[in-house]
Amino acid sequence: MAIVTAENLAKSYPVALKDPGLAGTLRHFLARKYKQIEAVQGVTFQIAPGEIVGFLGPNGAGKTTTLKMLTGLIHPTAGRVEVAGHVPFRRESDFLKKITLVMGNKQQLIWDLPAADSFAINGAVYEIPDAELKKRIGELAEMLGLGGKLTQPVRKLSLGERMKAELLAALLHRPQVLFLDEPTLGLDVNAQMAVRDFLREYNRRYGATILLTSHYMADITALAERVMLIHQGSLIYDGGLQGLLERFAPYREVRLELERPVSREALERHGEVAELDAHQARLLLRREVLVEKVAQLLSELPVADLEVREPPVEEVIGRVFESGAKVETASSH
Ligand SMILES: Nc1ncnc2c1ncn2[C@@H]1O[C@H](COP(=O)(O)OP(=O)(O)OP(=O)(O)O)[C@@H](O)[C@H]1O
Repeated sequence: MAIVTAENLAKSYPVALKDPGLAGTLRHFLARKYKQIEAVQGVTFQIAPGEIVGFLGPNGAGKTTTLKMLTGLIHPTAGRVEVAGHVPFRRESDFLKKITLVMGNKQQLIWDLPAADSFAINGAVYEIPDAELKKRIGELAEMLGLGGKLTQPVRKLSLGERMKAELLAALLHRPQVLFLDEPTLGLDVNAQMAVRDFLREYNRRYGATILLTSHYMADITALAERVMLIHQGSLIYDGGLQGLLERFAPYREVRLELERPVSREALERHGEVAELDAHQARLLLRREVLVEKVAQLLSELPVADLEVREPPVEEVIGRVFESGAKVETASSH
C-alpha cells in the first residue's frame, strides 16, 4: 500500500503577458492577457511507507511545485494526489499531523526567541501533552547533537544549528511523511553530513517516509536508494540509483597509470579520452566492449596499473539534464 500516490498530477500557472512600454501597460490593465506555464505535466508515482526517495531536477524543473501539491499548499490543475489517506488540498488537521514540509530556504523558528519557545508553540498547535513534548525534544535534540543550543535566541545559532533546530521543530508532531526541499542548502560539509545521518536514523527509528530534493548529490546517494528525475515538468526516470547508471551511462570509466607517456591518438583508438597527462589517463569505454578493450590496453600500452569504475552519478545526471533529451518515462520501480 502506497503512502504517497500521484496520478497524472499537473500544475500550470497563469503568467500575465504585457507588451512593452506605457501603452502596453495601459492595454494590460484594460484587457489582461495570460499564458500558461506548465510547471508539472502529468506526473505519476507511488511511494511506499518507510521509503526514502530522492527527487532531482535542474532549476525550474517542477520539484517545489510537486512538493507543494503533495502537501496541499497549492491545488493541482489536473490529476489525483493522495498522501497518508488524505487529499492534501483539504488540509485537514489529521492530515497536517501526519506530514511535514521543510524548506531549506524558509524558516519557521522565531528569530529573536530561543528555539525552545518555538517548540512550545508547535507543541500547543499539535496538541502534544507537555511531558510527551519534553521527551520528544530531548530525544530529537540528542539525535541532532543540539543540546545546550535551544535556550539561545535563534539568531545566535550557526546556520547548521539553525537547520537542525528547524528540523526538530518540524518533527515534533512525529509526522509519518517528510517532504524536504533542500534541507542542507548552504550548509558546510560537516553539517550536511550530520543532517544526513540524522535523517537516516530518523527513518530507521520511526519508519518515516521521506521525499527529499537536494542539489548535493551526496545527500541523495547517501540516503536514497530510489530517485525520481524530473525535467521540464515530466518524470524522466523513477528507479534505483544503479539502474540510473545503467540506463544513462552505458559506459565505464577506466583509469590508467602509465609507465611512460602515450599519445592521445593511441588512446583514442580504444575509447573516449576524458583526461590525459604524462602518467595518467581516464578513458570512457562502452560496457559491451569493456573486457575486450581492457585486454587490448594491457597488451598494447605501457600500463602500470588499471582500475575500472562506474562514472560518478552526479556526472551522469548532469549529462542527462544537459542533453535535455526526451527520455521515455521509466517504470523500473
Ligand atoms: N507561483 C508561480 N507563478 C508562476 N510560475 C511559477 C510559480 N511557481 C513556480 N513557477 C514556475 O514553474 C516552474 C517550476 O518551478 P519549481 O519552483 O517547481 O521548480 P523547481 O524544480 O523547484 O526549481 P528550483 O530547483 O529552482 O527550486 C518554473 O518555470 C517556475 O518559474
